[in-house]
Amino acid sequence: MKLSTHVFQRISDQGMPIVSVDNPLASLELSLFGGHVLSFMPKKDNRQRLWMSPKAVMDGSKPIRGGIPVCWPWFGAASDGNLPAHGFVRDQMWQILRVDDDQEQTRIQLQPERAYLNPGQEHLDLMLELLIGEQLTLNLITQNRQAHSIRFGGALHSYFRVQNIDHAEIQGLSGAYLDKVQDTSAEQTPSPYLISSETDRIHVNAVSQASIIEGEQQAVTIGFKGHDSIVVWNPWQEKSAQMADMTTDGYRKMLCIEAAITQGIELAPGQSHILTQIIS
Ligand SMILES: O=P(O)(O)OC[C@H]1O[C@H](O)[C@H](O)[C@@H](O)[C@@H]1O
Repeated sequence: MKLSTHVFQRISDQGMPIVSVDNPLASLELSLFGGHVLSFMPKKDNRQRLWMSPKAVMDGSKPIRGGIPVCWPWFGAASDGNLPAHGFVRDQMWQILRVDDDQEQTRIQLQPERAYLNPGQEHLDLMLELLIGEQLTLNLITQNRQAHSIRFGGALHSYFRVQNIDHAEIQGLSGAYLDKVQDTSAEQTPSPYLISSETDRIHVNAVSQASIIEGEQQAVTIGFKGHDSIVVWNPWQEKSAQMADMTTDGYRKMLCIEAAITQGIELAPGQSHILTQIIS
């Protein structure tokens, strides 16, 4: 089904609606399950920026491992242990609100079927806007139309593709981070920043740009806005082997760098907030 000049929607072999964008500047795939970007390739270099696990479950029975999961209205484990980690929009269906193309980019706006802070509470307005051109901009927009303040968190949990994790260096991060592998102890960002073991870090110095460098090549540059932290995650060998949707050596080809709200943001009535990630 054609949604615009450059945008088509199809049903995958596993019954999931997939939206494909192919415009003069880039191609992208989006699963409406999770409002989840699966791939992004700018045409200036035809290099895939995102990593997708070969064992990702794509039938809608669990969140997809790879691409850009949307975590909302919290990041990480829920305070109520009965609720899922990373909130409940990455495993529900989203609907397209609007699609349009212009010379510079294709714009897609979508919303989850249900958005609330906790089951049983009032519905909130959440929208994901994708601007697909030479770079990919994701705007996750939370709007508070309630008469009272709300507090929420979340993340754009991007999995970036690397050639070889041993040679991938993160540039642009600095200052302290909380190490989730070591009881959230506060540590200093290393320089050079290389990954050689299980890594799960909340960088509280919320800089506005970071890059992954591989040799001479800038593998990806990521811009951030509206975040309070940047999360860096690689499960490494042992943890990957325990995860049903990772291959044993999958960790060697990926690195998550996430625009995150880990401390929580308070939104007064009538206010809205935009969490932005720009991938180039
Ligand atoms: O397995 P998931 O629920 O998708 O979470 C994957 C990872 O996400 C984030 O990066 C967290 O900091 C990690 O602690 C978590 O393991």
